[in-house]
Amino acid sequence: MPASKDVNAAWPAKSLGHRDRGTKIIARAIIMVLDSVGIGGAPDAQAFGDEGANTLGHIAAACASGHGDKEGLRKGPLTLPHLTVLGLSRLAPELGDKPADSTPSSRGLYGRASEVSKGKDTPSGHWEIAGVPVAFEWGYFPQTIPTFPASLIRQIIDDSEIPGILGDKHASGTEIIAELGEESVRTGKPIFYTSSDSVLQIAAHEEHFGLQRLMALCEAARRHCDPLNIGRVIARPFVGEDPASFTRTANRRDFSVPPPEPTLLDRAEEAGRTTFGIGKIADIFAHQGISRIKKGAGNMALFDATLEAFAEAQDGDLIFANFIDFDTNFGHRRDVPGYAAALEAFDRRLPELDAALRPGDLVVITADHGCDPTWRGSDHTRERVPVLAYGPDIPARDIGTLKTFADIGESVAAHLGLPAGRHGTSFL
Ligand SMILES: O=P(O)(O)O[C@H]1O[C@H](CO)[C@@H](O)[C@H]1O
Ligand SMILES: [Mn+2]
Ligand SMILES: [Mn+2]
Repeated sequence: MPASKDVNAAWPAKSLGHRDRGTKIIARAIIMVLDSVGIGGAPDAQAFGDEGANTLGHIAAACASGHGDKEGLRKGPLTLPHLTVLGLSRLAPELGDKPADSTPSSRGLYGRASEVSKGKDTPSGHWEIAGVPVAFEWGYFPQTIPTFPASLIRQIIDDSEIPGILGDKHASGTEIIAELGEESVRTGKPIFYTSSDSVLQIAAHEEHFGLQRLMALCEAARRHCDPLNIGRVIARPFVGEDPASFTRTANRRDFSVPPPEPTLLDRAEEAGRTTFGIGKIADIFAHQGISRIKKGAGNMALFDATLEAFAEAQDGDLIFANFIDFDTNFGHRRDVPGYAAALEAFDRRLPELDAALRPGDLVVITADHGCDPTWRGSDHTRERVPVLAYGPDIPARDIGTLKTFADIGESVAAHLGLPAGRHGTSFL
């Protein structure tokens, strides 16, 4: 880890936030979004049909009662020693208060945050974390078959020279490629589907249909979705030759509308800082305010990419990382053992991050919404999210319940010495 020794020597023992780059020393900040790791209790859950949903709590409870076991994968109670010592078990009592095998350098701040944005989708959650809640309503497609307006489909077909579409309904992405993948390959018609999020997803075979062709199709679809206020068009390429072998690839790409106001990332870049987007962060922010992108296929590769960015980051820089597997591979798939194993694998990597921390650094671990694998259906669930904020100079403290995810972005802004934004309040 290339630490800047002169700077370290000058550091006082206390927190170094709120300082002015150029004249004084400021350290780095890293936001890690565990995609969909909600902790229940959203005050407006009922409005979403999600009252009682609790992603982490229900996984912990299932594991404690032997329902999180899977041969060759994992067994027994959910064991997250490093997250526990950072305060997670105080936010999710179902975890129990297990002692840590190895203790991180500090305990840090712990609390929960409610979302004020109207949607329980990924862009809303991430934008609010970055200081910009979504006050407007997204466009959604109805629970009918067909779900997409005929005029929209006609415009996309005219623009992209495809012979037609399949699907045209709400669906789980893995189930719909098993159902319609062969017909899609045979006819050349891509599969269009949606969910309770503001999305138009297009699945097509990476080789038979072609990856570049799918991306061009999604760009056309993006243009035609703009007037309908649809948050994202998502390319869902897959490979394989029959329902049993069809698999989605890491070449997924999200075509998002840009955030409605400058986010924490824009503000950091404007101040001359380097901002690192890890995984799908750049896509979520429509590539705005991102200086460097690092990708990885799966949570472990994303953790590697985060550590790599951390090693490159200078004082005052910001790293924003998304860990997608929790949501895509396990939450939407309603897979409790898989989700539990992914949480345990993430937890095991935290000491590597601790080893890279320098005095003054700030790490925030949080989530963007819930996706309770014990819940009905396959969609996200409206939940509060955990907020664990720690670093070598940050003492343990209960920060209670934050009224908006935007408090996270404002805290990071304050830590990095950036001007305050319009929403949220720093908890530092
Ligand atoms: O079932 P899959 O294709 O994973 O869909 C999920 O992925 C979409 C984007 O994150 C969500 O809207 C959700 O429905
Ligand atoms: Mn998400
Ligand atoms: Mn999702």
